[in-house]
Amino acid sequence: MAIVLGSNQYGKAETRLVRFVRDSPRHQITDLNVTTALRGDFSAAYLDGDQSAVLPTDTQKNSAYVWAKTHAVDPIEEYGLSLARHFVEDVEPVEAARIEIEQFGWTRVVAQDGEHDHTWIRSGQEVRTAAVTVEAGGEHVVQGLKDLVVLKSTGSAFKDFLTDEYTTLRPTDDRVMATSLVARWRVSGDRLEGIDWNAMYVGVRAVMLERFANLHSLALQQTLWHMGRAAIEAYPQIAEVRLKAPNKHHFLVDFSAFDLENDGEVFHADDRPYGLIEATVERDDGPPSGDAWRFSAGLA
Ligand SMILES: O=c1[nH]c(=O)c2[nH]c(=O)[nH]c2[nH]1
Repeated sequence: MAIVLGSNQYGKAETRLVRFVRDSPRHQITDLNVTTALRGDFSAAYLDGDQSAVLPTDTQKNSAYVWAKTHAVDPIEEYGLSLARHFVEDVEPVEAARIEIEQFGWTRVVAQDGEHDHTWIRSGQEVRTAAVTVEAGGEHVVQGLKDLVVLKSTGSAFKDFLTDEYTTLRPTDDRVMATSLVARWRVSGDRLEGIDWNAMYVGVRAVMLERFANLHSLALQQTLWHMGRAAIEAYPQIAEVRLKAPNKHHFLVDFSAFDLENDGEVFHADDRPYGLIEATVERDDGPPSGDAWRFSAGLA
């Protein structure tokens, strides 16, 4: 029996980086949480404590800051690709690099004379995400969002399900459906260039929300399938979509003790336990995923 070092990577997790563009009185803000991870043969550091191939995580953090000064940070996918290519192309022992980014939204304060030039309000809780992998086999961008809380007050049923002696759930033709969506979609290629990432983000988000709203849902499972499908139909560059949807249950309050009807008007919003519905929707002719889904600390 031998004990061997298995898969490993190392980097700087969650560098909080806020970039302003101040070349006119109307400033721009990009608010990011950036995680870097380097992959390659770093076994000497683990096995012998030999740091000669180890570019410090502190240097990785500095590189993230310098790239934010010298390169555009918007769109985040281009920033991530550029930083990842730098690590792979310029730092000898690095065979692959992973950059994970969360982007927090800000909207301008509106005063009497319109949108303010340099004051914003944090917008919602939805977070845009990107996970960039540059490796020998090619490049991958997993674009996505998380914490997108959506709810519909009708247009959702759950009935005709399998039952056994432990089933107490009552079938329903009309229920509240709500979730806090995590959606990630993968684009892969030899070198990812010429893609309008901001347009893709806005477009995928829009088609998914349209499906959530307008599909008469027989289950959250069915809704996820249609959301994933719609994204790939709209953007053929997308090889696969991974969706994760906690079912944020809304239970109808029982008013029978008070001789009152409850026609889908008053609910108890429960936070746990919750059903967790997950799905991957993919093209059957898409490029392979390589290490696109090998997460680091930032987005796990
Ligand atoms: O959309 C749903 N899918 C399920 O699998 C499920 N199970 C459950 O109890 N409620 C629901 N709702």
